[in-house]
Amino acid sequence: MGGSATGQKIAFLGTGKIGEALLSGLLRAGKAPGDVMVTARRTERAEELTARYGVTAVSNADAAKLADTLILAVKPQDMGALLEELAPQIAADKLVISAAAGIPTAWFETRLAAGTPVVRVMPNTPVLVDEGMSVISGGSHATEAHLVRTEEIFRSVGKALRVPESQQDAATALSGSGPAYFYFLVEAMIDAGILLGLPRQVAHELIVQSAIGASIMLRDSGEHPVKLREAVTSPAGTTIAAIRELENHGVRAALLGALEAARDRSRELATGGK
Ligand SMILES: NC(=O)C1=CN([C@@H]2O[C@H](COP(=O)(O)OP(=O)(O)OC[C@H]3O[C@@H](n4cnc5c(N)ncnc54)[C@H](O)[C@@H]3O)[C@@H](O)[C@H]2O)C=CC1
Ligand SMILES: O=C(O)[C@@H]1CCC=N1
Repeated sequence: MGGSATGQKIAFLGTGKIGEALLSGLLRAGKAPGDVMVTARRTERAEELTARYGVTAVSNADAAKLADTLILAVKPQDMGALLEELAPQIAADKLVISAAAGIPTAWFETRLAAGTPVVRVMPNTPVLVDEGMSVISGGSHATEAHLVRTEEIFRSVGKALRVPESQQDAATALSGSGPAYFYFLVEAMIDAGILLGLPRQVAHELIVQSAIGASIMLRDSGEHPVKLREAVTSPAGTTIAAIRELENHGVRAALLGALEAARDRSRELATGGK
């Protein structure tokens, strides 16, 4: 587990939504708060994180100096400024992990001291409940040991999978952004319940539990989703009436287009651009 990462000191540079989710997961997994540092732009945010988790708030420069592993979790658009401030202070024996969408390891390598190991990771917010999906690719100076160290961190909050870096933009579209699509569907289905006259709380419970049941079946049954859907779809029944509407409205095509757009946006962020 990440918690056992043998007293290694980890710093989060940028502790927003994903940084805090990862931080809380690492602590749940047993990492000592004394081995975790955070940086924040605002003092109030630093104080909030210190009070909530017992971790140490430091400057970016001190994080670079004191931590063995630096997890960069600022927006891609802020990464240029962070690296400009920090790169000269990161010694080449540090492990730099970027959680930013789009930005390739080579982008970091050209800004950091020669030989600095960089690992690119795309996690997702279910790390908050130890069900994260993190996709990992090593840069040109990342060794097997660096990848294992990264896996230890991210496996403590869910699954981790190594992929070639050329697949990172697609992975970002699928699992990085993925939870948002499910929330969007759930939100729309709860609205449908309201349309059908159900109280919101009842609609919420019915849909959320159906989502949980369906997800666990997907994970544990080993069946293809088509098979699972067929088992719900009775001849001349209710489900096929709904599926016809989904097909009529091009929902499948919309999903293909949506994930392609997310992949393309990840590519656009490659230079930390707007
Ligand atoms: N939110 C998500 O589900 C996921 C986000 N990511 C990536 O994680 C990164 C952060 O995303 P979010 O957490 O959603 O954004 P966010 O805006 O919640 O967090 C970014 C944090 O970085 C801080 N920050 C910016 N510049 C800083 C600096 N120079 N020094 C210290 N702190 C600084 C901001 O104040 C903010 O708290 C992005 O690169 C995104 O692509 C990756 C996977 C999933
Ligand atoms: O929306 C974004 O850009 C980030 C990356 C993946 C999930 N959230």
